[in-house]
Amino acid sequence: LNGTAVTSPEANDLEYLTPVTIGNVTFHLDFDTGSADLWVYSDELPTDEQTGHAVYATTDSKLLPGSSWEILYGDGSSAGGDVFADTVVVGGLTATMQAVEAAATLSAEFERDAHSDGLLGLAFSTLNMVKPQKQSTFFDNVKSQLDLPVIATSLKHGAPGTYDFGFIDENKYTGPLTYVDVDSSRGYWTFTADAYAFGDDQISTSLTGIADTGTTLILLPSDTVSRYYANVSGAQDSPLHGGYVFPCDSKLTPFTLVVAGNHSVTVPGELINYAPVGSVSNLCFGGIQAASGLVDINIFGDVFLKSQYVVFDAGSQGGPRLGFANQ
Ligand SMILES: Cc1cc(CN)n(C)n1
Repeated sequence: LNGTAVTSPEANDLEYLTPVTIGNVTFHLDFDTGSADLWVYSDELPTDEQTGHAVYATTDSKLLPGSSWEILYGDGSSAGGDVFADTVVVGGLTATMQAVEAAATLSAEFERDAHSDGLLGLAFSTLNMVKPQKQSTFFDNVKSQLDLPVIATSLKHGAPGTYDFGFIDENKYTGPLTYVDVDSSRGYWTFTADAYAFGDDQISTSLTGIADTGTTLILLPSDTVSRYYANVSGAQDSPLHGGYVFPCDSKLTPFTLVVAGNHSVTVPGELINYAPVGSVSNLCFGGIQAASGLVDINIFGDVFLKSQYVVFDAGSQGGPRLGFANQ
């Protein structure tokens, strides 16, 4: 059995939400290939933090005795609580004994997020934050039902896309799929590009980072980012706006990763014009920004992933790998 779930972007493609049924309640979760915990807003939160969200009814649920979780994300947001076992359905696929992590505390970023009802982690289960015993991700729990141990993402700019589980949909991409090996030793979908380019300017330095559907932007070393925006007239690193901004009518340089020898994976400049900074100015915020202190790895987030059909292959032909094709 395979499955497909439709994922929809919030405003400015800030995050993509996908319906997940837990028990008999449907949650809209942020699928995150950069973490490995499935957590939901719950009745253990202060009531005001539950408002407007689907809420997990812990009093009707099967507790995992003695288990708890606490997670800190690269953007400084955090959450924690206790753990239950429940039936989780995504795109027609069912995991009967899925660890569902009920949130009892949320950081301000989540308290402010009016749309997401939690996260569904799709990184490797070694990254799961449940103690005393790590729990398996939804993907690991349904893997044996799938034709192939793969997740394929088709995230789009300002339009619904899909998560395919167990199969690769040839109708969703053009040209060849180019595969690159993944180093899963830190629990992420980590890969290395042999070189990269800003437009025609190729830089023969390798770039290692993670494919992360839960991060909005592309996050790179600050000197690399500064070099990118040197090509964009009027661009400036603005402390007021928290990163590089430029006139919204700027023509942005494409960003290319060179992988698997000589295959180019290119993000068109249009996708790097992330969003206007706000009503009065004609300034736009860049889709490539510097990684913050908390993040010690480059992150190829949604701005990057939106240009590709991406196959997260956990080992259909040996080790884990990522496949990229234009969409
Ligand atoms: C909530 C959340 C998830 C992620 C990506 N893994 N970030 C940066 N923040």
